[in-house]
Order: sequence, then structure tokens, then C-alpha cells
Amino acid sequence: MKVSELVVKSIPRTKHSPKHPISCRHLPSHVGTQANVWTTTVTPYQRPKEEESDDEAEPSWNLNVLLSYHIPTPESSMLSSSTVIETSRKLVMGKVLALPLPHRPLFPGVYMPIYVKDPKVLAALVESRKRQAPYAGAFLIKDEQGTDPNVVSASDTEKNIYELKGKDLFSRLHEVGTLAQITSIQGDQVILIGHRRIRMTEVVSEEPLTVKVDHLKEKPYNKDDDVIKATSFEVLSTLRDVLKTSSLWKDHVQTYIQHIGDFNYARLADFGAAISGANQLQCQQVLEELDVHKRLQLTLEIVKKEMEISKIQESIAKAIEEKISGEQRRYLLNEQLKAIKKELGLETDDKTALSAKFRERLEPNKEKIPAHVMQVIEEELTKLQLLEASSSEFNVTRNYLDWLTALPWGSYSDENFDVLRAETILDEDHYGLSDVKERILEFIAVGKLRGTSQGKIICLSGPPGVGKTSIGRSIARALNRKFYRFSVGGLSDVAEIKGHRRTYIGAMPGKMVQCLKSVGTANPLVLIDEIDKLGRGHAGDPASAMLELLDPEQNANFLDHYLDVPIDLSKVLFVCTANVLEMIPNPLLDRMEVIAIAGYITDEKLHIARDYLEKSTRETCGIKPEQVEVTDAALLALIENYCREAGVRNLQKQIEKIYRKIALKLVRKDGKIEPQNAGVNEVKAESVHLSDEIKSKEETQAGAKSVEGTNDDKPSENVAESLEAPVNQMEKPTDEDTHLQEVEEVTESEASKTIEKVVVDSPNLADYVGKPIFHAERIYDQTPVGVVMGLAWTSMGGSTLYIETSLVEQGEGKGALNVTGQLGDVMKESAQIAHTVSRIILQEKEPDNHFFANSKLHLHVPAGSTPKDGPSAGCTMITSLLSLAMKKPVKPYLAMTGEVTLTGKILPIGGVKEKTIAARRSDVKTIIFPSANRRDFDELAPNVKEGLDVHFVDEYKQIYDLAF
Ligand SMILES: Nc1ncnc2c1ncn2[C@@H]1O[C@H](COP(=O)(O)OP(=O)(O)OP(=O)(O)O)[C@@H](O)[C@H]1O
Repeated sequence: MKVSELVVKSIPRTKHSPKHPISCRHLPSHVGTQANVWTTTVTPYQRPKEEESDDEAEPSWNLNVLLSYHIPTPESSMLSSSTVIETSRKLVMGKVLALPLPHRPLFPGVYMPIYVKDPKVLAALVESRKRQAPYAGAFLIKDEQGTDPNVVSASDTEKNIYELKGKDLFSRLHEVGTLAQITSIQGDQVILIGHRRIRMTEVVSEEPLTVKVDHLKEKPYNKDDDVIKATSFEVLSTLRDVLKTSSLWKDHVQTYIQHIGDFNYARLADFGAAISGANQLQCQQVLEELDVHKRLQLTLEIVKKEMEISKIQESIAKAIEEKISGEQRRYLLNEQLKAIKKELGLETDDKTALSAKFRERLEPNKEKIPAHVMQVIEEELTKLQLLEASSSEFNVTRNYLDWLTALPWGSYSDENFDVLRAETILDEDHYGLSDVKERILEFIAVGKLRGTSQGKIICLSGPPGVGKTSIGRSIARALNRKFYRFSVGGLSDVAEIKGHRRTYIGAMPGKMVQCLKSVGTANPLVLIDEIDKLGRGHAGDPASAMLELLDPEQNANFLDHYLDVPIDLSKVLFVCTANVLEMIPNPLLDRMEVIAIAGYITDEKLHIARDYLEKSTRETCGIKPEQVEVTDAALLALIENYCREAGVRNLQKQIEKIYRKIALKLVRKDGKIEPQNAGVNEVKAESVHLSDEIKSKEETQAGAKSVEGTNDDKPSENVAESLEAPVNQMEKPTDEDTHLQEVEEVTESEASKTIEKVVVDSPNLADYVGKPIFHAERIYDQTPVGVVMGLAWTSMGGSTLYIETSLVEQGEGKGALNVTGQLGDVMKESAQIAHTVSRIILQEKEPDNHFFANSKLHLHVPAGSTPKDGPSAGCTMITSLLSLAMKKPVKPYLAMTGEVTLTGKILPIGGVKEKTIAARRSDVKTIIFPSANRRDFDELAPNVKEGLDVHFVDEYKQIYDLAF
């Protein structure tokens, strides 16, 4: 039978007690952490007649109704109440078994289950019940010395207590305890009901511990005392408050309050302490307190504290509840919102919306998308629907679909097959470059005849700044194709071209797919810059990947690793740029149509500067054409003294510099109120006069130069002097204002508005671009004995170089040759060959001259810091050696180039145009080229060839005749 179902029937009701049994729930055990909950039916407990005399002061016994929870066992129910009380009375003044309580004291009127571990004690208890004297003394165990009563270590305490015996146990128990009636024993669980306060005085026997006890009585008190009343009311009202906030004690307190009419102050105090969660010491204090008022005060303290705790508990519960319900509310509302939107058709869920977006993208040219691509797209769209939106796979698929659907499958821009229009556009953007322009026009013509254009690879090669990149952009404009440029200089990762595999995190498609997405057409013009600087590659070979991309045979099915579906690049026009053709991997070069842009001669540069660079710079600086004038002389001076390299990028920079300075001048002028300067026209006249003077000076010098061998002046220095002289002369007049000319411009509305014009001429050029920075390539005006001018070609364009030979020492059999000037192996060998060939030729020409056999020679090629290599200086070296041997200088203004064999044959060289341009820059009048290069020279534009005396030779002997 369950304890909770038991009903006590043996105890009769009193006249004050409720008529019906009271149902109590959540009855606490108060055994430390074991807060057992009992449900039982309680019947009022009748006070036996014998006891009445002891407790006369108490107003009523009915309070016991809720405090005495008698849970009978079959045996206990057999005991009559009178017998029980009788026995207890006898025991009170005698000896009792001492039961240690580990956690809380037992209060009179309260029941408490305990566990008795000691078999001897348990046997004694069973025995006492058999003898119908079921009583024992329940005493709280003191805390061990030095331990904090607030710190719970229940298991330890229990363990130690059960081991304590006899006097040890006696010394560890609080003196004041409660006389407890043993109501039931089940196994080791013993249920006690507290009756009255007792104090143990001495040990009677040790095992089990039996002690002598005295009965303790409350001090007499006046039940009408206002203070006691008030305190007890406060205890009651606090208990009522606890009732409101904590449901745990609800039933007890409610019951208690129902019988408020006849209560007992002492029991009220005990009850309050018993149901509270106060610690054992506080409870023991209440138990030990015999002054009812003080006891009530102690209890009040405890229940007030209880009240505070229950308030905190309530606020904690409330906060947590609020938090949870807030989150739940938001979640619910969101779900509802989604459902409502879906219902109204305002928004589909994420996946559907995504799929719809992708399909929408494909819609405009759905029929043009290749079937195999469409199939992949459909598969991916189905997969997307099946995947969880938060999974990483979902993101991969979404990105993949994004790329697949963003590509311009089969959509081409309308091409321009109008040759005349294309020609106009090309001429608009670039001066000269007729080869390139011609090739583009051919391409358009073929496209026009075929009806469609073909994918081609054009490679523009040449020194920096000759307009390779800008002509690429111009070609795209002429063909009406979209333009996309990417540089492959230093590119070493194949993934840049072919993309990463989709399995990698952060995978991206290659440059070509990115290009198609960004231009939005499948036939753009793609400019691949710096193809000669393609990196070596650590994973895969970028050159091979480029081949797959560029080769018209392969690129119709170009497979990007990321995209994983073949794309057709056959309609793309590829234009590559390179500085040095030799650096382009051969298989790539093989598939390209190379168009070399050699660089510009002064005249071309002048046109480019005047018609293109100046115009665009003026516009970007916001200067009106009427506000500035840069004279031809100034431009010429700029080109000759500041910008002598093959390209025009530096020229562009210098022009930009000039225009920036002009802009500043104009803005500064605007800020000042300019006095009407009467002398301005005079200054202008002076300026014009000075520039005329310079021109005439230049003309005289040019005339002088044409007279061979008669001019001892250094022409380049003279030019510099002539340029600097007027600047010095004009030191005073070149004050800022002197070059600002006021031109009256009469408009309809503002008749008197004046516009200031800045004139840049050769004399004041230095004010804008600083002193000339270029050092002449020509270090000798008249080459001395042993020195001959050669022609070289570098990635920066052509240039002239000197071969110098001098005698170190002479003596029988001392013939030897030393070479310096950072020469490469080929050039060193070339010097050896030249040494041998010149010895043979000297023997032929001057059989008695044994110069080479007896002379130690030194051959040097300035500048010593520039590495040089190649065989094309062979004939120059021979000439230099022969000049020294025969002590004859070569003809002035002569330059030559050509590889020589050991038998004196002259082999062809490269870079004829660059070398010719370089020769012209160095004022060379006569050039000797190998015969095999005649065609290259003939193809040159007339303005490049103009004024040059060019000879083509097959054998060295021909050079001998020309040079000496
Ligand atoms: N023939 C020309 N007519 C007009 N402008 C030109 C011409 N040649 C070059 N330019 C101008 O020179 C500038 C430099 O040209 P660009 O950048 O195309 O040189 P590049 O050959 O590509 O050089 P790099 O090899 O260093 O890339 C551009 O502003 C371009 O417009």
C-alpha cells in the first residue's frame, strides 16, 4: 500500500476542528535536499485530556490539524491515541533513544521521514514500537568545527554521522531537540512526528545512544500582548504573500489561514520555520527559543527572507519566460508572414524565387543556348530544389547556376563590315600604323565576303608606348565588338585561364568565362597584354592553357574547369601584345599573325603629338584651344631632347606636364586682376623674333652638318646651346606674364571679354618640362681611329652603339684580343670571328702590315652597364679592328650592321626598321645593311627612308670599300 493513500481514522476530531478531513498536497518532508511531496488525507488530532493541564495557555488545539500528519502503517493504526500519549508522558522525564537529524531539526507538530542506517538503532526503534512506546529524541547534528553551515556537502556529513557512535555522537548533537513519535517504519525509512521540545542531559547507554532528557516549556506569555499579536500577524501576512508568489506552500498556508480564528502563536512560529527553506542553524535557533515573542521574530525574519527569495524566483522565471516567449513569438510571426505572402503570391520561397530568377535570365535567348548546356542547367535547377538552403552544396549549385545562366550563349554583337567606316575610326584614333590598319581592313573585308567573321589571333609586337594596347581598343571600336583586356604578365596559375574545379571552396571560372560574362556577347575582342611575359607556372603550364584558349582549332570547344561545359570561343577575336617575340612560346607564336610596330621617327611623333596627344590632353585638362599654343619648334625640341625613345608614352607624359602647368597658370591668372599691359604685344613680338632667330640658327647648323667633315662643332651640343641661349637671353622677359597674350574676342553679348593665351615655344619649353634630360646617343661627332658606329635592336626599340678598339701593347707574337662591355657569349664569339676575319682582310689589303700578329688589342662596347648580345655587330667589329690596324678613321655619319661568317660573308639581321629609325635619330647619313635585308628596308615607309644613303652588302670586302 502506498503511504500517500493512507487515511488516519483512529484519531477523533475535537469540537473546533473542521468537520471534514482536509486534503493536503505537496507536503514537504524538509529533509535537506530530499523535498519529498506527499499527498495524504489528514484528520484532526484530538488532544488527550491528560495533556490539557500542560498547555493551558494555548488558545486552541485545532492548529494541529495541519501540522500533525499522521501516516499510519497497519501496526500504527492499531495503537489507540490514549496509549500513545501515555507512553510519551512517561518517557518525557526519562530516557529516550537519540536519533541524529543531519539536515534540519524536527519541529513540534510537523512530521519528518528519516533514514536510519544503524541496524542497532533500527532494531531498538522496532522494539520500542512493539512495546507500545514508539518515542525517540530527534536532535540536529552540529556542523563540524570550521565548516560553513551554508555550504552543502550532504553526502560527506551523512557518511560521517552514520559512523559516529556513543559519546562521540552525543557531543556532536545539539542539546535541544524534539520528542518524536515513530509513526511508521518501512525498511530503513522511519516517519517521525514532532511533539515537544526536549533537552538531553546525559548519556544513559552508548549503543544505541540513549540519553536522559528534560521537557522544555515555552516561557509564559500574554496572548493579548499587542507586540506578539502584531508579529504573528506579520508572519501570517508574509506567509500569505508567499502563498501568492509561490505555489509550493499554497495548500498548507491556505489551510492554516482558513482556521485563523483560533491559533497558537508558538505553533505558528514553528510552522513558519518548518516550511521555510532557512538553513539548519536558523531553524535550530527557532527550536531552541522558548520565548514565544522572540521565536515569532526569528520566524518572521526567516519567512521575510523566504518572501524575498520567492520574489527573485518569480522575476527570474518571468525574465526567462519572456525571453522564450519573445523568440517563439518572432518565429511564429515570421512563419505566418511567409505563409501569408505565399498565399497572396507576393513572394515564393527562396529556392523557387532563385529558380525563377535563373529561368528569367535564360528566357531572352533560350533557343540559342546549346542543348548540352541547357541540359546541365535543367539538371542543376532540379538539384537546387532538392538541396537544403542552408547546406554548402546549395551555395555551390547556386553560384554555378549563376555563372551558367549569366553567359551570353549564342548572343553576338552586330558586326561592322563597312570597311570605310572602320578605316575612318582607325585613322581617328591613331596616326600611321598602316600595317596594322591594313590588316584589320583585310579582316573586315573577308568577314564581309563570308558573311561571318572568323576568330583570329593577331599579335602586335613592339617597344613600349607605341600604341599596341590602344590600337587593340580602336580595332574593337572599328569592328563594333565589345572590348575586354586582361594582362597575362607574370601569370603562373593555370586556374587563372582555365578556372578552378567546382569542388574547391571559393572556386572561380577562368579569365575567359569572366570576360564573356562581363561583356555579354560571345564575339568580343579580347586583348591579351604582355603575352611574352607569361609566367612559368607551378601547377600546370600557362602557355599550354593559352594555346587551348587561343588556337582556333581547339577553342570552339574550350572547356573551363569550373563551368565544365564546352564554350565556343571561335568567334572571339584575340589580339595579343608583346615587346619581344622571342619570349613568346613557339607553339603560340606559330598560331599568331604577328604585326610588328617598330616605333616612331621624329616626324611621326610630331604628328602624333600634334593631332592626337595634344588634343586629348587639352581636353582632359579642360583647356580651350584658343587659350594655348604649343609651337612646332617646341614640340620638335620636346621630341628631340626629351623623348627620343621608340614609343610615345613619355612624349604623352611630357605634353601632359606642359598642359598641367598651363592650366595652373590660367587659373592663377583668373584669380588676379590683371592690369592692362601695354607691353604685351611688344613681348609677343620679341618672343616671335626670338623663335625665328632659333629657327634660322638651327637651319644654319643643319646646313653646316650636311657638309661632311668640315664642321668641328658638336651638333648635339649646339642644339642644346641654341635652345638654352634664348632662354638665358630671355631671363627677364620670360617672366610668367610675358607669355600671356591677350587676344580680344568680340562676342555678341560681351564685347569687351578677353581671353588669355599661353604660348609654349622652344625657348620657354624648359619652364614647363625642365632642362633636357636626354643624353645624346652620339658620343663622337667624328669617329676616331678604331671606333665605328653599329646598330642594335632591343625590346625598347633600335639604338646606335659604338665599337671601340685600342692597342694595349705591341711585340713579336703578342697578338691577342680582350673584350669588355657586358657582352654575351654570342657577341664574344663574334669578336673572335671579327679578329680572325680582319687579320685575313688586312693580309690581303696590306700584306706587309703585321699589326694583328704583334698587337695585344682591347675591344670595348659602351655603355658598360648595359648587357649586350647577338651576332649583328660582326661587321662593325671587323671595321673597327681594321681602322685601328690601318690607322684610318671610317667615313663620318656611317653606321653598319650585319653578322659575319669566318669567310667574310654577311648574314641578315633583324629589326631593320628599328635600326633605321635609331640611325636617323643619331644623324647617321650612310647605313650598311646585309643584302638579305634589302626587302625589309624596301618595305619601310618613305618618310623613314628619306635622306638616307643605304648600301646592301654580301661580303665584308664591300664594306671595306664603303667605310675607308
Ligand atoms: N600612332 C599613334 N597615334 C596616336 N596615339 C598613339 C599612337 N601610338 C601610341 N599612341 C598613344 O600612346 C599611348 C601609349 O600607348 P599604349 O599604351 O597603347 O602602348 P603599348 O604599346 O601598349 O605599350 P606597352 O607595351 O608598354 O603596353 C596611348 O595613349 C596611345 O594613344
